[in-house]
Order: sequence, then structure tokens, then C-alpha cells
Amino acid sequence: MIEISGLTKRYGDVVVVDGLSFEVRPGRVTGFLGPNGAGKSTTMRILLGLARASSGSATIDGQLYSELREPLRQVGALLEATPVQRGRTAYRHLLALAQTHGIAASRVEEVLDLVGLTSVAGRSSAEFSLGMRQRLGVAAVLLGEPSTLVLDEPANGLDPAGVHWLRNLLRDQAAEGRTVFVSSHLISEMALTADQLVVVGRGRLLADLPIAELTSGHASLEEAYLQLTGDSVEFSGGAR
Ligand SMILES: Nc1ncnc2c1ncn2[C@@H]1O[C@H](COP(=O)(O)OP(=O)(O)OP(=O)(O)O)[C@@H](O)[C@H]1O
Repeated sequence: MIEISGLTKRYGDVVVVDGLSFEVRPGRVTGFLGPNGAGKSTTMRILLGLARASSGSATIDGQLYSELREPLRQVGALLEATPVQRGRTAYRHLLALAQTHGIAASRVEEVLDLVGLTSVAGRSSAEFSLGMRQRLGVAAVLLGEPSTLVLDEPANGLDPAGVHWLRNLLRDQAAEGRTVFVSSHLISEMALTADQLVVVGRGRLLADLPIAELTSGHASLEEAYLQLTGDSVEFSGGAR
């Protein structure tokens, strides 16, 4: 379980996460939504020990990321632009990760198969398309069979078949009892993937509800979301 408690992050005088509290429970997919700049990535980066909270806490199974004894086995994380060592093949990249975390080499082939990259496993990841890099990132997430998955915009760059594949994968992972926390801007996709939605705006919690409750009384989840976040949008174009 993920617990975000009174989390605040300031950069100088600017508060980008503002007293955020919510829980992400196992056994379901929780979507993390909010306008550009709402603080989603910052929250995930703090959760993964990549940024420091100004106050409050973000824990995984009751521990800070830095306290986890076997991080790759406990948490699988995919952040935007997860770096892959240049020039390494997909197989070598995953094998290096497995070897440094006490994971059997046979698991590398399993995850390559799970993400559909077996046929290009010997190719340098520097030649990969955006969608292929995302799949490789997901392979790394799954490598240690972690009980918690944290994914920032995982559908980024995936083609429609890839989005469909990712949806089923996340739902399967949740059905197996894992905690799945995923940020996305694709509202219609989240409607199909997530069970629960946490919506933030300007660093604050706007909603933490099952999809059906959030959508209730609205024509669609998109309409419910736009109404909820209408006052929190910082960057908007002219046309509506
Ligand atoms: N290292 C940093 N220094 C200063 N400001 C930062 C830093 N990282 C993020 N911010 C600011 O924090 C705010 C929240 O950014 P964040 O990336 O968390 O939002 P987001 O909800 O993930 O947005 P998006 O949907 O556009 O990815 C933004 O205003 C951003 O400019």
C-alpha cells in the first residue's frame, strides 16, 4: 500500500504539492490525474526517493523508499524518460539490472516476452522507438515481480495495440493483488483501466473516488474531470 500523508513540496516560494494525503490500495488500479503542472510527477518522484518532501511523507508498505531493503523486488517504477544506458541491447540492459538485484537471468527472458520485445532483445536500445523504450521500461518494472507498481504516463508513445496491451497488463497485475499507481492524461483510457481515481490540481487533492462515483451525474468521465479541475488549470489554449 502507498500512503501519502500531508505531503508538501516547495521549490523556493512556490508550493507545487500542497498538503496532499491519500492512500493507494492493493488489488486495484489507481489512476493519478490532474492538469499539467498539478504535481503528479513531483509526488511520484518523492515517493521513489528522487526528490525530498518539504514536509509530510510518502511511504510504500509503511517505509520510505530509501528504507526498502530490496527496492526492485518491492517497487517497480517507470518515470518519464527513464534512462537506458546508451548502446546496450535490451537484453543486456535487463540482465545488468537483474544481476545487480539478485534476480535470476531466466526472468529477463520472461519479462521480454511479457512486453513483446523478444524479437528485438538483441538490438541496441538506442535504436528503439518511443513505444519500444516504454515497453523496455515496463519490462524493468516487472523484473523483480514487485508488489507495488508506480508508473508515470506509461502509455506515452504506445500505439493503440500497445495501449490495449498495457491496460490488460495493469489490470492483471492488480488482479494478482499488486498495488498499481499510474498517472495519465488519457481520461478515456483511464476510464477503462482504473478502478479508483485520485485527482489533483495545483498540488491539492480534488477527488479520491471509484470511477463510477466520480462519473455519476455526468455524461462522461471526461466531463466530470473537466468540471472538477476547471479552476485548477494553469495552462489553457484559446479554443474550447
Ligand atoms: N526541480 C524543479 N524545480 C522547480 N520547479 C519544479 C521542479 N520540478 C517540478 N517543478 C514545478 O512543479 C510543478 C509541478 O510539476 P509536476 O511535473 O509535478 O507536474 P505534473 O502534474 O506531473 O505535470 P504534467 O502533467 O505536465 O507532467 C510545476 O509547476 C513544475 O514547474
